Amino acid sequence: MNAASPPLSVEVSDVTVAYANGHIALRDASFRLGAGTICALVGVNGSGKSTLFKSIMGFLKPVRGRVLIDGGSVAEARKKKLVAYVPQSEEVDWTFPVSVWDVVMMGRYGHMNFMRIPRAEDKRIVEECLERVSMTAFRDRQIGELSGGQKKRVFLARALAQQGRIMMLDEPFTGVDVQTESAIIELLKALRAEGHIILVSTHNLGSVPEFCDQVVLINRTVLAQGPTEVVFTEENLARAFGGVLRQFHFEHSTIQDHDGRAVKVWTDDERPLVFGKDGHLEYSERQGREHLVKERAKEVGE
Ligand SMILES: Nc1ncnc2c1ncn2[C@@H]1O[C@H](COP(=O)(O)OP(=O)(O)OP(=O)(O)O)[C@@H](O)[C@H]1O
Repeated sequence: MNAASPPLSVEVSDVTVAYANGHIALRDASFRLGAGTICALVGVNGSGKSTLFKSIMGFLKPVRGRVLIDGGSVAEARKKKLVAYVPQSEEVDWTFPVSVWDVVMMGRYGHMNFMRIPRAEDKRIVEECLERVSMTAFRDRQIGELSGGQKKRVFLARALAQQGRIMMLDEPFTGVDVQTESAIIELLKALRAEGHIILVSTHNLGSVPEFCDQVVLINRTVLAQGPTEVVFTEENLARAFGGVLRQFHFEHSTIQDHDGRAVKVWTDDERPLVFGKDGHLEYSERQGREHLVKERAKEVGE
């Protein structure tokens, strides 16, 4: 942690959030995060992840319970520019005619006076943030003319430019390639080392243990929360996903041969690819798989 910075905390206490149509998206949610943490927010579609983000940002006001940031209110934290938010891509109007540079400069608005004239310091920070997400070469490009992964990087740079020490990222890995995912993960790890608190919602369950030290499992309330190794168990994931996850159990794996453990793969991906021994796709669509299973059953005389 940066020795000059005081410790940070985010405390969500018994938070219940209802939308205008009366739908209760989140009930009695509680957890606490301390400085130097990357916490994964994991749950099925519609489990309340974005709702929780918006409550921590103060965009939605809980009907019960409260969010405390550094022991103070969300409004105070926003005044102090403690919190930065990277929304889901779908929530952004990509037809808005602004350049990559302009988007990242928007992250500096909270630090400027009402005239919003960037100072040399603001320009330096924007340059630095573009560099950190490897998007300097695209600085003059219109945001609508970027690929999905590049858009994610730009919004990450905007959040970095805000210099909030609490960062919330809503599904930063959706639609990005493995290389971009790794680059974002490395960046988040560096921010953790600087003492930031990072809350990241993700469906990439496989990468959670790799970079998240804490997990909050959510399904309209907090089902489990704590260190990744304690929370990320089969039992808890089954509770959170209730049969939605696909599971693969490899009886004869190299690991099993080696030390007696079996390998299980759990995935939240829509359609995992399965390759046969010769390296060709076993099936490319669900009906194909059913056909294959029937053929196999015939072969073994079932
Ligand atoms: N503006 C709204 N008005 C009413 N209900 C809403 C509104 N926004 C979201 N909801 C409902 O609240 C619940 C939680 O939605 P939320 O967007 O927080 O889920 P999520 O976990 O982020 O889902 P996803 O993984 O699909 O992004 C859902 O049932 C959703 O339909």
